[in-house]
Amino acid sequence: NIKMKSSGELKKCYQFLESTSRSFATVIQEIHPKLRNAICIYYLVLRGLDTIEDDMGININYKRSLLLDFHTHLYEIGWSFEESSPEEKDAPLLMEFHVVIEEFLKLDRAYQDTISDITKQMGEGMAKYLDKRINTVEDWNEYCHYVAGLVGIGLSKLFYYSGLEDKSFLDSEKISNSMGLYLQKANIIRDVNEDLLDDRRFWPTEIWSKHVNYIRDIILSKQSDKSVHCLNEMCLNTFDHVPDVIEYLSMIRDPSVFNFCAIPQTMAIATISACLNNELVLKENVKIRKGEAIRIMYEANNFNNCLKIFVRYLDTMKAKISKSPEDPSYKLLINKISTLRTNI
Ligand SMILES: CC(C)(C)CN1C(=O)[C@@H](CC(=O)N[C@@H](CC(=O)O)C(=O)O)O[C@H](c2cccc3ccccc23)c2cc(Cl)ccc21
Repeated sequence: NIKMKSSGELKKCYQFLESTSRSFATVIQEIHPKLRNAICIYYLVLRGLDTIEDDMGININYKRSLLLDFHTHLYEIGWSFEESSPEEKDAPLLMEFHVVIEEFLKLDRAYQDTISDITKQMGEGMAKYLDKRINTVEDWNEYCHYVAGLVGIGLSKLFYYSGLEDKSFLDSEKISNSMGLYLQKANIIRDVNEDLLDDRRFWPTEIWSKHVNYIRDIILSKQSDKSVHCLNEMCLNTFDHVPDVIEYLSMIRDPSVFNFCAIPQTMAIATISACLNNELVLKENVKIRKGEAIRIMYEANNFNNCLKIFVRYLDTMKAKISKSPEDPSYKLLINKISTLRTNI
């Protein structure tokens, strides 16, 4: 039979995309046809790798080899992984991963090489951190580079190879990396309660040890002011990435690529703003309200509107921290926010 353009496997891939993240799946499906399938497959490959890294039910030595070899399975027609823990949300994706491989092997060679190279490097980084603690802020930046910064570096290559964005994206590793770090750090700050309950530690010792004696104190200690001071210092760290994020967004020419990149970044600053100085973060998963997320998705469709969104949340954060002059990071936060506000 004639291979239909959108084969059964491709439809299956978009169904998996829908089940992994509803709102973001829509944004991916609106990407320019030259890039859409590559980004969809890239997203699913990364989800597959992330599902293995997250699975606490897999023996650590077996997990290490799975992470290191994952990029080779992209070229193994028929390969799937049926040993995920049942509670892993995306276990079904790995059970039918052969569908992703089928479509991966149909992508342009430049897309395939980019996706498999990033997957290889990410697997190596994840394997390294299986038995390494995130002690220093440098470790934190390195870990986030492996799990999120590399994603951005890969995306910049895909954008260039598509012909939709220019060569400058190939020489923009630092700001591409910052795009990933900003998203990942926002997630790590927001998810601290559920991560610690799962015994996952992503907050660097270098920061929390200034405020509490044990990392669990962050969510358990009665002295919530110390935990909030720690939370605020974590938020302060993310501000270093904002200039790179703004610069990266200013370079994008294709409208669908812009939306794909701008929506997660604006969601991230909204998340950080919701977390700053908010002791609820230490007790539950603080999410931005549905209405606010919809407003951001609606507004973040051009560069000037994105700047307005960044300015709005910087002002909100300045107002929030102004109520806590006793916080050790108070001066640094006020100065950092004012500097960013002036330069935007
Ligand atoms: C870890 C992560 C931040 C890289 C995950 N990541 C993202 O967070 C998604 C957004 C997402 O998945 N949102 C989900 C949130 C959720 O599931 O919690 C939603 O439902 O809205 O966006 C990123 C992403 C999008 C656009 C540009 C990027 C540049 C650098 C790095 C990542 C970039 C992403 C792009 C690709 Cl191709 C793959 C993964 C990601």
